[in-house]
Amino acid sequence: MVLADNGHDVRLWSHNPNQVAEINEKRQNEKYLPGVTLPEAITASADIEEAVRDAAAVILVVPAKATREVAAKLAGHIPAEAVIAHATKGIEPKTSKRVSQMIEEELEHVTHRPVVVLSGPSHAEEVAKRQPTTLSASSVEMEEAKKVQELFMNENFRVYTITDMVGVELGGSLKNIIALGAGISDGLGYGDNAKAALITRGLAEIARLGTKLGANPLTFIGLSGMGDLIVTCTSVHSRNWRTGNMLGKGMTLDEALAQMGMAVEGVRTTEAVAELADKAGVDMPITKGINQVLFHGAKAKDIVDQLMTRLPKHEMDDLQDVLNAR
Ligand SMILES: NC(=O)c1ccc[n+]([C@@H]2O[C@H](COP(=O)([O-])OP(=O)(O)OC[C@H]3O[C@@H](n4cnc5c(N)ncnc54)[C@H](O)[C@@H]3O)[C@@H](O)[C@H]2O)c1
Ligand SMILES: O=P(O)(O)OC[C@H](O)CO
Repeated sequence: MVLADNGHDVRLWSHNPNQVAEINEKRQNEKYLPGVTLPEAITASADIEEAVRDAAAVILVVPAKATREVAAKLAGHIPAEAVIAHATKGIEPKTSKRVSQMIEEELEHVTHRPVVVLSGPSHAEEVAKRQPTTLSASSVEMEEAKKVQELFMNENFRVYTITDMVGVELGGSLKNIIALGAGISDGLGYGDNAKAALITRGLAEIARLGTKLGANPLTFIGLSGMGDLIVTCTSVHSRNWRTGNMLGKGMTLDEALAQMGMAVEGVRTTEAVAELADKAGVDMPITKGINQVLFHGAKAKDIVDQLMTRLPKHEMDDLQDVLNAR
């Protein structure tokens, strides 16, 4: 919708022919954006080759677990000059790859163009109402990030550029783990103090892992770090917060995911990051605790008790580690 508002012709590809028909015939996408009328400049197709033919930019926004499959389908059809961007948030379990790395691997025989990530506090429900939203466009090549900035920028949608791709992708992905935790905390009946603690100490562990993996610590106080962490931990739109909330109220993970019926990226990311923290030797007690709740039958209340009764620490120990890692 933002691209259509900016005067671009937008072709959506979907693997679901019913969704394609609904978008083209009714200008609606009822399951995902109920009540929103899509601009005429948006057309949908179930044929990926037709969708990307002669495209100036190709933007992947499928759930992280479908990224490789869809990028592989794109290979061979992407125009050589097309800007390649994504807005997906997740880390691949086992490989610990970021989304841009998965896309680059799947397209390596076709193009070596650097991928751009568009990330930040941006729930689609509010973007569709044209409410003020700010994001970061990041690529290792500033020129590529600027192209995405120029495509998307308008009076409702402000895009900043940044070249710390590692920090932007990790911040956008790891905040979903903490949002699950914020939802669990609210579901257990804990208050704002607990949520503020989760957000702040969650950011400390995101920054600790991120800097170990090469990110700039400052990125984590930017839009794709603190900004997205705030929106996902506090918004009723957040699928991660809502799923955590159902868990805190006693539902099983399978029940909560069935009720959501949409991508809840934090679940798979928690598993991936708990593994990655061990590999990287980084202390991530909140992530590990949420992993125990999601996959190992731990009771959320017991995990909170464990987190609260760890040995006393100096608050700035973590920040010093982050700075030392630079
Ligand atoms: N919804 C938001 O506000 C928002 C904002 C920023 C980033 N994101 C990120 O965008 C990504 C997608 O989220 P979403 O909200 O659109 O999820 P969603 O579950 O609402 O929609 C996902 C879409 O991908 C399609 N899909 C699923 N598996 C597929 C496959 N194997 N092949 C092709 N298509 C497939 C689904 O049919 C659906 O149309 C996630 O990584 C999410 O974190 C979402
Ligand atoms: O609804 P969530 O929890 O998947 O969050 C969506 C976006 O990442 C918010 O920026």
